[in-house]
Amino acid sequence: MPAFCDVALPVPLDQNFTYAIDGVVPVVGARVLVPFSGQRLMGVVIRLHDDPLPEGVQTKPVQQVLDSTAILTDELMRLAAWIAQYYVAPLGEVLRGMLPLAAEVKRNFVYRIAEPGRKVLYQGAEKGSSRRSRLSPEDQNREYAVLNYLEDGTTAKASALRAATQANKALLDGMVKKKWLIREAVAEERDARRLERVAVLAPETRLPKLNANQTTLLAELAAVGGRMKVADIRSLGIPDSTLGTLVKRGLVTIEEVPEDFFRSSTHPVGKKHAHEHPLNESQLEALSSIVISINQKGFRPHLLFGITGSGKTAVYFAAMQRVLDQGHASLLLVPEIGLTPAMSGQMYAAFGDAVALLHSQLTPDERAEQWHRIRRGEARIVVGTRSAVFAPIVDLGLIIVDEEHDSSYKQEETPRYHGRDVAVMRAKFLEIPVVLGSATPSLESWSNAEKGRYSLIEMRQRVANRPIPAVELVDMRTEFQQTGQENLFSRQLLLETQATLDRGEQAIILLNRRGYSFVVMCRSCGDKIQCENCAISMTFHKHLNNDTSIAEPGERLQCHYCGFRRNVPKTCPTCQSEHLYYLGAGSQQGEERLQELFPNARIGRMDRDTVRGRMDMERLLARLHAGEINLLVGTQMIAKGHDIHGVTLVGVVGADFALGLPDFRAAERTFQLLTQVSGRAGRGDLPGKVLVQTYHPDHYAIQFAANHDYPGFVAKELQYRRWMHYPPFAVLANIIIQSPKLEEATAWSATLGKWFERTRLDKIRVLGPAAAPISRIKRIYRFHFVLKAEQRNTLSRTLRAMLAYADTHEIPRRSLIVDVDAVHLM
Ligand SMILES: Nc1ncnc2c1ncn2[C@@H]1O[C@H](COP(=O)(O)OP(=O)(O)OP(=O)(O)O)[C@@H](O)[C@H]1O
Ligand SMILES: [Zn+2]
Repeated sequence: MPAFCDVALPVPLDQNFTYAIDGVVPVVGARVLVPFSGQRLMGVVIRLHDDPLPEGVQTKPVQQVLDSTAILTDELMRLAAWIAQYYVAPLGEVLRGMLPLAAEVKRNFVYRIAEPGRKVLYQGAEKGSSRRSRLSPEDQNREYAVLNYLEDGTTAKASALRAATQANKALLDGMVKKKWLIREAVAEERDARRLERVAVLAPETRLPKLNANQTTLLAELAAVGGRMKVADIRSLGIPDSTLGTLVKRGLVTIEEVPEDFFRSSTHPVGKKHAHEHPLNESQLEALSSIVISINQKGFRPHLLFGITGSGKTAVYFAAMQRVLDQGHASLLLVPEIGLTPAMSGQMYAAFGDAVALLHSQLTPDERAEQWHRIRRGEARIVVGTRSAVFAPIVDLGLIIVDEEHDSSYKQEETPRYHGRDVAVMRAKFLEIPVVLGSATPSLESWSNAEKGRYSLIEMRQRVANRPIPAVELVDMRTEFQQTGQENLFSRQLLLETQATLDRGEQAIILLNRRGYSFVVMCRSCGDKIQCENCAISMTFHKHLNNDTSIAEPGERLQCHYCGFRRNVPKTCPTCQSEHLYYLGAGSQQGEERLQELFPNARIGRMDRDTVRGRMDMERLLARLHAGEINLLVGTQMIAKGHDIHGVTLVGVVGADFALGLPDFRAAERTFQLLTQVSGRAGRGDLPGKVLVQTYHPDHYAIQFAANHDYPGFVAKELQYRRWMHYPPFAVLANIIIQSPKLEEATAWSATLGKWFERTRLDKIRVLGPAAAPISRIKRIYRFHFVLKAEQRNTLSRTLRAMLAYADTHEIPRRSLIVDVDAVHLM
C-alpha cells in the first residue's frame, strides 16, 4: 500500500500537495477531500508513491476518497496537463474547471453546543427565562430549544435545527456570535442527481404520548405505506417542527433519494430546420472533405471559411450524423450566445435524445446531471459553450467549433484557456478530425490554413443563390458639414429605414454600447464621472416609462466593469458645476430616438440590459421571427448568427470607436463585427442592404468589410502583424500585476521590470511595465507587461522563470495574472 498521494488542488500555486493515505487507497484520477490551510478542499489524485518526505515535513491524511475509479479519463488528464503547461496555470485549477461537479460536494455548516451555551442552558433551567435579552420571549425559547437539542454534544445542520426548533439562520448566527454555539464547515458528498427528502415511518414498537399534529402525521404516513416526500408533508399543512420532533424521537427517519429524472420533452419548433433542406453543391463539397477525414481517421484540422448565410450549420449537422451512423460521438462548440433555443430546437429535432446541452445557465446540479449522462455514453451529440470542450465524451469522433473567431471562447479567468485551441489539441490527442467554422476566421486560424496546417474548405456562396448584401458607407464628416448638426442617425439611414418599414420588411441597427450615454462629462472642469472602483467612465442608464423591454433597470449611472451604481448627480462631483453633459449614444438612447423618429415602428432592443437569460433571448427572437418587431436596435449581440429572414436593412451606427482602442486586434474586431452584422441582411427571399456610418471611411478594416473582401483584409492585416511582431507571427503573453495598494503594484512592476532587463532575454520582446489600459478595476490597481516571443517554448520558459523570481521576491502568485495568447489586452 503506497503511503502517500500527490493531489492537485484548486489553489493559485504551481505545485501539487502530498497527503498521507489513511485507510482507503485512492486511484490516480480520483477526487479526494483533503485539509488545506484550515479548509477542506476537493482535489484530484495525480500520483501514488512512497517517496520519503523531506526532513521535518509532515503530511496530513486524506480525509475522504470520493471516487472509486478515475473521474477523468487518461485523455482528459493529458489534456489538463497540456493546459497547465501551455497556459502556465496550476493543474488543480485546470482540473477544477474541467469537473463541473462542485455540486456533488456541497459545503455545509453544522452547529455544535459550546461551553458558554451549556452554561446558559443549565442556568436558564434553574432560573427560568428571566435573563435580560433583546430577543422576544419566543426567540428566547427557541434559543433554549436549540441548546437543548444540541445538549448531548452532537452536531446538526441549520435545516435540522429549524425543523426541530423553528430557530432561523439569523437566530443561530446570533448564538454563534454570543459563543453559545460553534459553527463548523463540513463537506459532504452527494449523488449527482437531484435528491429528494423522504420521511420514512420507523418500524414501531411502542407509541409514546403524541400531540394532535404528530398523530396526524404518523397516521398519514402509515396510510401511504410508510413513506412520503417531505415536500408533500408540508403541503398537508403539518408544521416542519412536528416532523422534526418525530425524527428526534426516533419515530420517523429521513432519507435522501434521487429525484425522478426529469427533462422537458417539448422543444421549440420554429421554421424549417437546416437539416431539412437538401444540401447544395458547395455544402456537399464541404461535407465530403470532412467525411473523408472522418473515414480516414487521424488528426485532421479543417478551417471551414463560409460566408454569412452560406449554410454552415447544415454541414455540421450532416457531418455529426455521419459520425453518429458510425457509432461515434460528436462535440459542437458554440459561442456563449450561439446556443439559442432555435439551435437547441434544431438539435433535438435532428438527434432527439442523443443530445446533451451544456451552457452557462445550467444550475450546478443540472450541469452535473448532463456530465454524468455524457460520461455514461448516453449522449452522443454534445453541444455546448466554451467549457463543454472538457465534456467526458465516450468515443468522441469529431469536434466542431462554430464561429471559431468568437472571443467568448477565451476564458478570462484562470485557467485562461482558449476553447478553440483546446478543442484542436483534444482532437490531436484523440487523433480525430476537427472543424473550425466561421465567416470571419481569426487571423491565427487563417494563417494556420495558409501554412497548410489546417486544410481550408471554402463556401463562397449564400444558400439558394441569395446575393450578399450591398454595403454602402455613409461619411459622417460630410453629413456634419451638410447638416451642420451632430446627428446620431444620418439622413440616408433614416430614409432607408422608413422605406424598409413601409415595405413591410425589417431593419436592424447596431449601436455597440449599452445604456443611454456612455460618458458623463462636466463642461466646466472637463472631468468625466468615473466609477469609484474602476478607472472607467460610468454609463448613464435612463429610466424609460414607455419601455416594453424585458428587464429595465431604473435611472442611474453604472460601471460596466464592477457593476457599481450611483444616482445621477445634479452637479459635477468635482467642481459642483451644473453643466453636466451626456456624450456617446448607447443602445438605450438609440431605441428612444428611433421611437420618436418612427412612432409607428414596432421597436425591440437587444443588449445585456434586455437579454439577461436564454429565455429573454428566446422571446426577443420569437417576436422578430413573427414580425412582431420590425425595427431592432442593439449591441454586437444582434450581429451573432441570427437568421431572421425578414431583415433587409442593417444600419451600423458607431462601430468606429473600437478602431481607436489600444489593442492590436482592434482592426480585426471591427472587420469581424461589420462583416457579421452585415451578414444579418438579406437572408430570406429579398436581398439585403447595409449602411455603415463612419468617421473613418478610408480605414482598411471598413473598406474591406464594405467590399466583403475577407482575403484582402487578412492579407493587409497579416502584413501589419508581421511588422509589429504580433500574433500570429509571434506568441504573446500579457502579464498583469495587481494590488489594491498602488505602491505595491508599482513596486512589484519595477522589480519584475528590472529582472526582465537584467536577464536580457534572447528572442523575446518585453513591453512595459506600463499602467494597464484600464488602470484600476474593482479597486485593484493594474500594471502590465506584454511579452512577445518567436518561439512558444522560449515564452513558456521565461514566464516560469519570472514566476519563480516573483516567488523569491515575495510577490504573491495571485497578484500576477499570466495570460498566454491574450485576446484582450485591456
Ligand atoms: N441547402 C440549403 N438550401 C436552402 N436553404 C438552406 C440550405 N442550407 C441551409 N439553409 C438555410 O440557410 C440559412 C442560413 O444557414 P446558416 O444559419 O447555417 O448560415 P451560416 O453559414 O451559419 O451563416 P452565419 O455565419 O451568418 O451564421 C438557414 O435559414 C438555413 O435553414
Ligand atoms: Zn467599476
